[in-house]
Amino acid sequence: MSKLRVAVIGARGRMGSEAVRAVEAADDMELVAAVGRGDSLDALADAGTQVAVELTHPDVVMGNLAFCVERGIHAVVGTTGWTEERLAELRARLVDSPDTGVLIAPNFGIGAILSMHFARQAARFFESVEIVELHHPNKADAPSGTAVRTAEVIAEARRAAGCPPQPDATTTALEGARGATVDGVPVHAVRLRGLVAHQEILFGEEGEILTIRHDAMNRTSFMPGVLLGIRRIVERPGLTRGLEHFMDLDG
Ligand SMILES: NC(=O)C1=CN([C@@H]2O[C@H](COP(=O)(O)OP(=O)(O)OC[C@H]3O[C@@H](n4cnc5c(N)ncnc54)[C@H](O)[C@@H]3O)[C@@H](O)[C@H]2O)C=CC1
Ligand SMILES: O=C(O)C1=N[C@H](C(=O)O)C[C@H](O)C1
Repeated sequence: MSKLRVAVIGARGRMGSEAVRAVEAADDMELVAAVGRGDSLDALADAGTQVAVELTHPDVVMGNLAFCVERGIHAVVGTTGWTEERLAELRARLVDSPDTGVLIAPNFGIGAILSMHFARQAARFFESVEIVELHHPNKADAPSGTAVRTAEVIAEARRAAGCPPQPDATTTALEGARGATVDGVPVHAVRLRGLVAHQEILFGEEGEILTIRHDAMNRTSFMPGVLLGIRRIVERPGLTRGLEHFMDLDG
């Protein structure tokens, strides 16, 4: 069987360099291009890339994906900064390239995906919910893409169950003290030397608290998810949001 021809964009970064190693070590893949800032993306097309792994920065991800989608190169995207407007723009691009697949994965960690799945299940049973995400201080964005997606998933589940907005009697606070609000869910971002990527989802009800916590201790932990995304995106045209679509979570 021929090997999947994979390129990494952002190949010299923290995640990109791990992805380069993971692809090189995978028996069913061949790393055909590894591009960094300042390199031309033409290297991807010249090398006959089938799947590009995009791990760069929210400011450049849209341009990189436009290049890939126009050329029918599937993409597995870990880069954050996704908004409804950006997703709509990408969907519109994919209409003109109907055989191409793009996976947007807010988090490649299997445990992180499970924690979001559990949060979706728990959401309707608790009056209060808040998210605390904790990351290394070199992270470009806040809040994390995972925290934003987790808040959205929780809010969707609560709306579907007819839950009212959670009460918050605060009438006076120093700006920022209650964090940012994503879809009605307060999100707090900690940036601390020594951390990698961590998240706590706190659910509260009278007399009991449920905490769902995930810790990524290193970036190698994201690589099984990256490889799964590469293997599966070639057979899934269009936009896929979340690696959970390639996992049997209820099996
Ligand atoms: N989905 C997930 O599981 C994960 C996602 N991330 C996200 O991935 C992104 C990258 O994170 P890190 O690797 O920690 O950042 P980083 O800053 O270590 O790496 C980004 C790399 O992209 C390069 N770059 C910038 N512009 C470029 C361009 N136009 N073309 C090619 N390369 C370019 C930079 O020079 C740098 O080497 C962030 O958005 C981060 O939040 C990070 C960890 C896990
Ligand atoms: O920048 C990071 O490090 C991470 N980014 C992603 C995010 O913003 O959610 C995934 C993970 O949290 C690590």
